[in-house]
Amino acid sequence: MKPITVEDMRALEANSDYFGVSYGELMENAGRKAAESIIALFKRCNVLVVCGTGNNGGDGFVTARFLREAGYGVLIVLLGRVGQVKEGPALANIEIVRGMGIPVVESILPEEVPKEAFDGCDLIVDAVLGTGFQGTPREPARTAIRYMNQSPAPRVSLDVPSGLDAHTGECAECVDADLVITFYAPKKGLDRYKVEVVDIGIPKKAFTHIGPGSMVGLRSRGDFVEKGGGGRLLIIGGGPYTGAPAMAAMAAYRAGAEIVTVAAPKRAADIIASFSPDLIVRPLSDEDFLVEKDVPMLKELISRHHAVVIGMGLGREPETLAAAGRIIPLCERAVIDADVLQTEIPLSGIVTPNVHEFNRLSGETLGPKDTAAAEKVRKFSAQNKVVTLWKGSPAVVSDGNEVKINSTGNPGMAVGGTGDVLAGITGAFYCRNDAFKAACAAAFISGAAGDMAFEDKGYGLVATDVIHWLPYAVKRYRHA
Ligand SMILES: NC(=O)C1=CN([C@@H]2O[C@H](COP(=O)(O)OP(=O)(O)OC[C@H]3O[C@@H](n4cnc5c(N)ncnc54)[C@H](O)[C@@H]3O)[C@@H](O)[C@H]2O)[C@@H](O)CC1
Ligand SMILES: [K+]
Repeated sequence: MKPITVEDMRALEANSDYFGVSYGELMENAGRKAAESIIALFKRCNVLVVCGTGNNGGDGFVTARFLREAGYGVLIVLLGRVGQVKEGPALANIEIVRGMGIPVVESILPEEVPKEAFDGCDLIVDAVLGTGFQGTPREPARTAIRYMNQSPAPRVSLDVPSGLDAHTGECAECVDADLVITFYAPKKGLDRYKVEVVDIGIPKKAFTHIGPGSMVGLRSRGDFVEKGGGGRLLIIGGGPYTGAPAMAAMAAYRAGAEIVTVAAPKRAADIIASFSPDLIVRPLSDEDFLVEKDVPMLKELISRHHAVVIGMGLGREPETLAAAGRIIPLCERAVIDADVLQTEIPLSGIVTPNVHEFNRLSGETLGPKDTAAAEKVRKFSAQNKVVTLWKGSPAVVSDGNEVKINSTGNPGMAVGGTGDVLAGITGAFYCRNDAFKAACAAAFISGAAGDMAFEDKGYGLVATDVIHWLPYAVKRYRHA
């Protein structure tokens, strides 16, 4: 079984919580399953449960509860004070454990770790460090790991042997576990151990639908120190229309892009620049729409940005489409939207068609709520080697292999401009993330902002309201 990354695990847990199986229930399931496995393997005896102050420790408290209820003698060594235990289910569980009368020995300093408890027990449950650990263990965890390894008692580690860095699979000093009971799927580095994988009840929807897990590990402004590190996005749009590229640009900023440049035909550029002082606008030639002679200047601009969004407001003049056809292959990362989603245009990167545009491109006849959409969108993405963000209700994202259905958004968003907003967000995320991740996160956060706008303004919401709510949605879910 292929190991799951720490980030993917965190994403699944965030989705699980969002779709109805809470973090607390996952921990309850993890601890109960671990206790059941232990009970099946070891007859009643005296168990030392060594716990950290994070959620791995929380799993340990739950395991301790079930072992105690099954008649085992249980002592908990907590590497820290009760007041340091992570808020949420871990803290709730240590309170329950104490209420049950299970003794808890608090150790902050290495010399406070009671060696005799390690040497005198029949079984050790290691719940010190899990997937939240990185690097090398600090005290008192280090001493506890040594004592566990020096003890004659068998060692059962929860999720990973403490000290194993599940991000890298490396281990400088870690518990020499006789058995690892790992949750949902094996983590990196467990191939050296005897492992039992237990199910913790993550609901099916956490896999099939896009939830806040899409925001886990998303890289954007705030993750980089250097100027422009948060993402430089170029928007090529405007001509017959001016609002659409401006909206995409503002949305990109609000989603976390650091620098957004709008390149538009001269007349449109002047109008776009007047919308907001936040916008950087680069005028193209004097023509009223994008033309082929704009390509050299755009080529230079493209080379100075991480990603490009092209399409909104460009119109469908044959010369514009011919220029777009030359521009797209110059982009390493393109989000192709709106007017340029035409069969003669070479597709790459991410395409963001609405239902009508998708049908035009693919020859399909999907309706906006079509249940066949997932498979059709997957097939189209595989054939064209693109990531497709299909703007039906619900939205569907596929890279030709995986397909995910979005869980946010509302009928109030069926208003002009929300597509431009979504394309801008997608571009912002694409600057620093892979195409599928960017498209999933964009679909989710655009819908989440739209849901906040809908709560505020109901069917009176307009696309700029979605932009207004974007930073709040990003803030709420970014570290989901
Ligand atoms: N998030 C969830 O919903 C679930 C998490 N689960 C458990 O939670 C674990 C992850 O929990 P957390 O993210 O809270 O992290 P962990 O509990 O794995 O680790 C965090 C703790 O380790 C300490 N720590 C970090 N680096 C250290 C170092 N170098 N030296 C010494 N101590 C260090 C931190 O101070 C913190 O107390 C998983 O491995 C799993 O066991 C399970 O309960 C299932 C559900
Ligand atoms: K552990």
